[in-house]
Amino acid sequence: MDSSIASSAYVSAPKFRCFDPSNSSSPMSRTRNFSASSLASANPTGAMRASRSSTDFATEKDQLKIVPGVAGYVLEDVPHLTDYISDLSTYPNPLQDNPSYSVVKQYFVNVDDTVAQKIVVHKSSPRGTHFRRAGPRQKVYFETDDVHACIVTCGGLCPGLNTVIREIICGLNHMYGVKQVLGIEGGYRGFYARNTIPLTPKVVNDIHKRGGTILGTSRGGHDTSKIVDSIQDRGINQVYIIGGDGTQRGAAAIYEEIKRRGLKVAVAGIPKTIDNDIPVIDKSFGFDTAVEEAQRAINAAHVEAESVENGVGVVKLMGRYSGFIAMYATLASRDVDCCLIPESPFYLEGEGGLFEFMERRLKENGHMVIVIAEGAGQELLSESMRSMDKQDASGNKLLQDVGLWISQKIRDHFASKQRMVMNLKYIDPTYMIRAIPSNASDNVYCTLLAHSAIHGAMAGYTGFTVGPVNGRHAYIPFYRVIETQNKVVITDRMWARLLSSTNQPSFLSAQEIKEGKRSGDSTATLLDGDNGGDSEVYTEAQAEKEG
Ligand SMILES: Nc1ncnc2c1ncn2[C@@H]1O[C@H](COP(=O)(O)OP(=O)(O)OP(=O)(O)O)[C@@H](O)[C@H]1O
Ligand SMILES: O=P(O)(O)OC[C@H]1O[C@](O)(CO)[C@@H](O)[C@@H]1O
Ligand SMILES: [Mg+2]
Repeated sequence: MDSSIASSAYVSAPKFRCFDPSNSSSPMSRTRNFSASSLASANPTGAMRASRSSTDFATEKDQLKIVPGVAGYVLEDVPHLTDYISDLSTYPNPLQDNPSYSVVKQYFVNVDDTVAQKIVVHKSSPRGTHFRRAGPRQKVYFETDDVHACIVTCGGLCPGLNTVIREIICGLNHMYGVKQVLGIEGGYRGFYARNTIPLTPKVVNDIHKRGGTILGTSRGGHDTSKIVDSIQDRGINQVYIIGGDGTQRGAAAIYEEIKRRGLKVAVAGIPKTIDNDIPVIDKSFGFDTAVEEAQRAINAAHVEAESVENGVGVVKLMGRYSGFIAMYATLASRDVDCCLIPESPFYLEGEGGLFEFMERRLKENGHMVIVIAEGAGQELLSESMRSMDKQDASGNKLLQDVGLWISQKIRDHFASKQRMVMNLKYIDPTYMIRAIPSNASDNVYCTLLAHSAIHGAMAGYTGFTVGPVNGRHAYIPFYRVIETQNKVVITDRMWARLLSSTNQPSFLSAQEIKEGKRSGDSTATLLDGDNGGDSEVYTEAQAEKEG
């Protein structure tokens, strides 16, 4: 951080309190909209963010709602319908007459409630970025019978998709009395190329016990204008969009177009990805279920490997750009000798390489298990195989099968060493771990996500993604979840724990270790993760949890 910015970050900003437009009695001053250009003057912290990715904000064509407070407090607020529609009526939240909620001491979120993004602080550190806390507001901007909601699921499957769908429908019905909810079939293109299906609590009663999505999903087909035309023509005024990083980018574009047209339509994003590659939120729903399911594949590989001479079990798990599933499945299993992820380059031959490690480990134990994320080693594949450079319908790079490649490379290596027999078993459960229903804890998580999204939309918020930030659900502006991807930080304590549990090589070349020592970033440092990673979101939040 630039020292001049750092010092000015402590400048006491004018006392702003959050304005909660859903509580019209709120005496708070209205939040001021800042364009990216004025951000620098509004608050130094915001200036840093703007300067770091001003192009993103500029292309956002949106005003950022940055509300500075005292001691470096910054609220990165989400849009609200009243930002661009004046004289909107408000209505008492029907929850106050709901017998199930009447027992709750204070069932409405306080107008000042915000959630801190950083919770590891020092006595003089700036309070930093905060997000508006999710939950029911005293006033809502939709009358029950006026709500025409729709739900769409996009991108790859993930355990819990049906649970989120179910809980949006049941939550709208049971908490707000909303009866008109449409399912959009087949992802974004379903808005303009497929029929819709009416959804009721009866129709969705037991879908949470099934994997996949009853609405179907797809990649590609995002046509902002056609989608918003469909929303407008059908009189839809609440859109719940469940999907990963690509979907949330699509949701941001839909929100922008709705705002441009001045439509009273709340757009709520619910983040979904088996890869856990969405930043800011603690983790994606379905991730724990996927890690649990991956244990079965790893266990099978371990049983096969330890039952034969010099057995090697290879398991390929999902993780296109982020290796979280492979990392957590490895840490949970304790039977894995080597975990390879996209974030940590490795090499096969020579000193410190994978083959040298395998020969040593097989001599020591007589068997070993390797877990590899499907996105790992792609650069090595490209060197040895004609790289495809093909993309899927959404523009995501299509991966070459690293599991088959590395299995063949290992077989070839040991075949060249006549004196050492090796028996390799390859297991590829990739799609199995995402097509299953969510487990108990993910089912509860999906319920909270759905309820947070409903409360936000009913209170007139829009253009937001919902999710837990340090364990508390918050409304996060789209630009924060689409500006980067959540990745494993291999200089973090969690990765160091993995290295120390598998005792695998760091795969840093001698030169890199030497340079690391010179820059004080040595293997020893890597192992205890003292130098911390640069992904402030994941490192801070995750390191916090580890203590
Ligand atoms: N930059 C973008 N702008 C608009 N729409 C997008 C963008 N990127 C992706 N989409 C659309 O979002 C939908 C889902 O995107 P994608 O296939 O990348 O999956 P995802 O949402 O990232 O989920 P996952 O990563 O879990 O598979 C697709 O219909 C795609 O057309
Ligand atoms: O669903 P598809 O198109 O086969 O894509 C598979 C990809 O989707 C994901 O499951 C989620 O992005 C990745 O882990 C995986 O690489
Ligand atoms: Mg994605």
